[in-house]
Amino acid sequence: MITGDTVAAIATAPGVGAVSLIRVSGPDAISLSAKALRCKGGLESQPERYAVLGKVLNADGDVVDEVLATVFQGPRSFTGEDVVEFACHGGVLVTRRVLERLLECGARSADPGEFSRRAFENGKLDLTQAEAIMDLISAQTDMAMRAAHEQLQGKLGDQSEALRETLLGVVAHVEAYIDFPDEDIDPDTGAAMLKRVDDVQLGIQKMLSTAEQGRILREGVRTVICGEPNVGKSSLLNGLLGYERAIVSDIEGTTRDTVEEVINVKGIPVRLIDTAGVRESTDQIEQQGIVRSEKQIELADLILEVVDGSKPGQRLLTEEQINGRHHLLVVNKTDLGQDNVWGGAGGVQISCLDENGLDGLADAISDELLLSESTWGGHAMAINARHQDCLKKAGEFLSHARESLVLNTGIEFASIDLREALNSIGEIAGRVDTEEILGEIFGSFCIGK
Ligand SMILES: Nc1nc2c(c(=O)[nH]1)N(C=O)[C@@H](CNc1ccc(C(=O)N[C@@H](CCC(=O)O)C(=O)O)cc1)CN2
Ligand SMILES: Nc1nc2c(ncn2[C@@H]2O[C@H](COP(=O)(O)OP(=O)(O)OP(=O)(O)O)[C@@H](O)[C@H]2O)c(=O)[nH]1
Ligand SMILES: [Mg+2]
Repeated sequence: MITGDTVAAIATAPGVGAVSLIRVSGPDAISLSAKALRCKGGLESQPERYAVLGKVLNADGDVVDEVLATVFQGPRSFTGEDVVEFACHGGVLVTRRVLERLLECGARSADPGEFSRRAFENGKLDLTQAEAIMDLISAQTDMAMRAAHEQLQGKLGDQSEALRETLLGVVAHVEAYIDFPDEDIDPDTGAAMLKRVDDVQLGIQKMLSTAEQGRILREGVRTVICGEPNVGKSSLLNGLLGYERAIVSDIEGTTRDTVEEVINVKGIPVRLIDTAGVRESTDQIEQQGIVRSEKQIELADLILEVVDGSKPGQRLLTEEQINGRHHLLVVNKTDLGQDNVWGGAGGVQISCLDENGLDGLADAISDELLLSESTWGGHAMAINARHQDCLKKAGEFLSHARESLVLNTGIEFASIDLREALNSIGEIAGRVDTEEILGEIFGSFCIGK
């Protein structure tokens, strides 16, 4: 699967910052980079993992840029292959010219994610770690960052591998039992076997229970700001964000399309969704906006229902709509005084005009969702949708297998289901290898003596 060619790419965002980084990885990384670089002693005789100052020259010998170059000899590198890094001046054009020169010298432009992919294929990272790199880059809060770090350290991969190993023992036993009925294999079936299956099932369920947390850390708590027109929904979005993101006006029906932005509430990303005010409307575009609002209300993890507290009015949502959902009533415009209607309504009192009560609202959000360091900080592991999928599949296969084992009629069926469960768990870290099962069977049971 290792393609054998040498790839190069710019690793930093174009045009941002004083220095940009170009990485070259593959068997010819050092020799082709040496063609492009002039430095004391030549690149090929540089000690590994030390930066050397040099000049990238084009084919005519003209200077393209002055750079710092670092050689990482494989397998001691990020990808596990020979790697050369060029730190060049940060300009868009300068950086592109250096890359072009490396391509001229024989490198191929790397595909998206190809460095991480190579690291995976060379056993430097498992799949969960490769995914964690992406999570880390896109993390918007400290809590999300911490979870990504834990995953990058290999915690999730290790846990799934531990489950897989326990299961491997069960598979080995069951298959030995089937394949070698005449051998004297200790029929560890019964209680001990089922206990191991149950332990794995428990482990699977435990990991699955972090899926919701994982989704929230990666995507944010979907929090829809809804209400009638003009109550101050867009003002609330802007107030919580701290800048004028959405258009605010005293014209009813200002917001048409939904506007989404993420804020940080006690380390948890909260995705705020400002929506069009809901009312009877004959305006076609406004109607479309209202349909979107209603859809967002259905999809939300948390509903912020905003009302204008200074005027008599009604709630937008019925008790039935709210039932069982995370919901907060937000009474806005308290600077204008409060109408009697809202006297006993409860809710969080705010004024977007005076920026009053916004901290209290953030606290209320965090209380409503039980978002706190103590409930979240403890177990930073948080699986993603792919892991959840693999684990669910594994759990189902395992339940089937258990049934067959208990009934003691279908040990062959149990064996098939156990293997499927094993593969599904193996998919998490990206290590599925049937050769290993054979090794386990003949290794631990000493068959063939
Ligand atoms: N300049 C630079 N900075 C970077 C990266 C990079 O590729 N280049 N990284 C890219 O994501 C991250 C660091 N990740 C890295 C992970 C492993 C190795 C590495 O050389 N591993 C070797 C040696 C291990 C050791 O010395 O302990 C190995 O695993 O064998 C390098 C970078 C963030 N900063
Ligand atoms: N006095 C006062 N005015 C406010 C407050 N919050 C918002 N407003 C005003 O109320 C009007 C409507 O505000 P928006 O934020 O656009 O209301 P909206 O709910 O997004 O309205 P639509 O998008 O039309 O549904 C604007 O003139 C705001 O300046 C507040 O706390 N006090
Ligand atoms: Mg609005």
